[in-house]
Parts: sequence; structure tokens; C-alpha cells
Amino acid sequence: MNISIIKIGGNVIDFPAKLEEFLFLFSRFPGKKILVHGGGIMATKFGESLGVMPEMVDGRRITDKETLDIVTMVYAGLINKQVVAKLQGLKQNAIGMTGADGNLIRSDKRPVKTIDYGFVGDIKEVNVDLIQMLLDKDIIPVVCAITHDKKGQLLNTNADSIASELATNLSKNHKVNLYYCFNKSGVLIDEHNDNSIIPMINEEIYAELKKENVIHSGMIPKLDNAFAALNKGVNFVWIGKAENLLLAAKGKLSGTTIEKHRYDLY
Ligand SMILES: Nc1ncnc2c1ncn2[C@@H]1O[C@H](COP(=O)(O)OP(=O)(O)O)[C@@H](O)[C@H]1O
Ligand SMILES: CC(=O)N[C@@H](CCC(=O)OP(=O)(O)O)C(=O)O
Repeated sequence: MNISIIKIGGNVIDFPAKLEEFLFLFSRFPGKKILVHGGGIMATKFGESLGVMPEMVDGRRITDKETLDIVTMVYAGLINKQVVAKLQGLKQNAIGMTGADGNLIRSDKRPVKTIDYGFVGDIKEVNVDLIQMLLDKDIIPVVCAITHDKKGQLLNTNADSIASELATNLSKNHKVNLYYCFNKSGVLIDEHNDNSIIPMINEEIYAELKKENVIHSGMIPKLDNAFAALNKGVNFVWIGKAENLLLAAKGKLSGTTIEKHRYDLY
């Protein structure tokens, strides 16, 4: 089976017109598909309105008890259910899920090393049978950034990592394409110039551009997840603008394609 995993983040979700447009394009996306969403911007705003200030380290949210409650309400509640309702309105039979639902994604609380991330989960197991069952029935999983430890504890897990792990686990039995949609045209040479797209990136170019600080902040975990997926058997990984999703699906140049190692280093 060919499966497409499509991820959207806070920069699309937080703008109603962009979200509507994206969901319309998603509804037109052909074949078996899964939507993974974050919503970090909304969680930050909602937290701040309740006096809970965000703390991020390397693109990951430090998640204390109050923050876990907030992200659960925002990701698993408001965003997930609104997205599912909108997809139903577009005649897409979507089902909203956290990692706890049907034991979809089990994770371990990240061990404390130099930093205590709190209730943040690192993914250990994906219930691929459940996804297979849903896709076989033409039901579209809409997966949010909340997982569980199977001992009763919910955990906050970066949505880029969820998309990458779902893709990797499904690629053992299927041909999987992974699309990271965000607010820019792709990985850029100048992040303020949407025309400066790097059409293809491999790990050598990535290392170089990271050293030069051309690639930084949220793009680092995104690319780490993208390369991890490709190296573990995912067929195709793309990073680009949400509105170019269908162009990417048709193989038209529109964003950044992740490439495997091309050269041996002597
Ligand atoms: N070279 C680069 N090209 C594009 N974006 C970059 C680059 N370097 C850093 N970024 C930043 O990474 C961000 C994307 O990461 P993130 O905010 O985590 O995405 P998402 O919207 O999926 O949550 C961009 O909005 C941009 O500010
Ligand atoms: C542990 C961790 O950092 N979790 C993320 C999950 C949401 C997310 O990934 O949202 P975007 O895709 O919108 O960035 C967070 O709470 O910000």
C-alpha cells in the first residue's frame, strides 16, 4: 500500500484562512493518508493567557504538570476536534487520535540528563495494526502531539517526531511518503526570502548550513526527523509550503526534497 503522512504545524493551524485552505488541499490529496498536527503557537498563547509562560529548549517544550494540561486541552481537544470536524465537512471520514487512543503511540518520559523536560515523551512503539485497520476502511487518522506511557500518563511529543516515527514504522510494510508542511517555501538559504529555496538537501549540505547558522531553531529538529525517516526506509520526504502540497504530490518542484547520502567521504 502507498501511504502519505502529512504534517502541519502551528504556523498554519493558527491562521484560520491558511488552515481552511490547507484542509481543502488535504481533502484533495490522493490515496491513503494520515494527518499529523502540532499547534505549538496556540498552546503558547493559551498558556500565557492563564499565566503559564512557555519554556523551549532546542525546539522542545519543557512540560510541567500545568503545561501538560494545557497542551492536552489545546492539541487533543480544540485543534484536533476542529480539524476533524472540518475534514468531515469536506466529506473526509477522519478520526481524531492521541497516542493513547487505541494505544497508537507509546512513549517513555524523557530521562533527565542536563535538562529536565518534564512530561515529554520519546516514542518507543507504534500500533501499526490499528493504522492499517483504519486505512483499510478508508478512515483518515488525524494524530495530535500527545502520546502516553501505557501506565496512565499522557506525554507531550513533538509533532515532527510523531510524523517521522509513524512514517518509519509504516515503511516496514508499505511505501511511505512524508510531507512536512509549514509557512515557508522550503528550507531556505535566506529564511526571510521565500524565493531562496534549497531544492534538495543531503546530510553533508545540512551539516554545512547548520554550522553557518543558515539553518537553525525549529528547522533543526524538523530536518533531523526528516533524515531519520529517510535513513530508516521512508520512500520520500518533502519540506515545503502548505499551499504547495498538491504540487509536491504530483512531483512538481515546489519545496525541498530530502536526499540520501550521495557521496562517500574519503
Ligand atoms: N534555513 C531555514 N529555512 C527555513 N526556515 C528556517 C530556516 N532556519 C530556521 N528556520 C525556521 O524554522 C521554522 C520552522 O520550524 P517550526 O517553527 O518548528 O515549524 P512548524 O511550523 O512546523 O512548527 C521557520 O518558521 C523558520 O523560522
Ligand atoms: C515536546 C514538544 O515540544 N512538543 C510540541 C508539540 C506541538 C508541536 O510540535 O507543534 P508544532 O508542530 O506547531 O511546532 C510542543 O508542545 O510545542
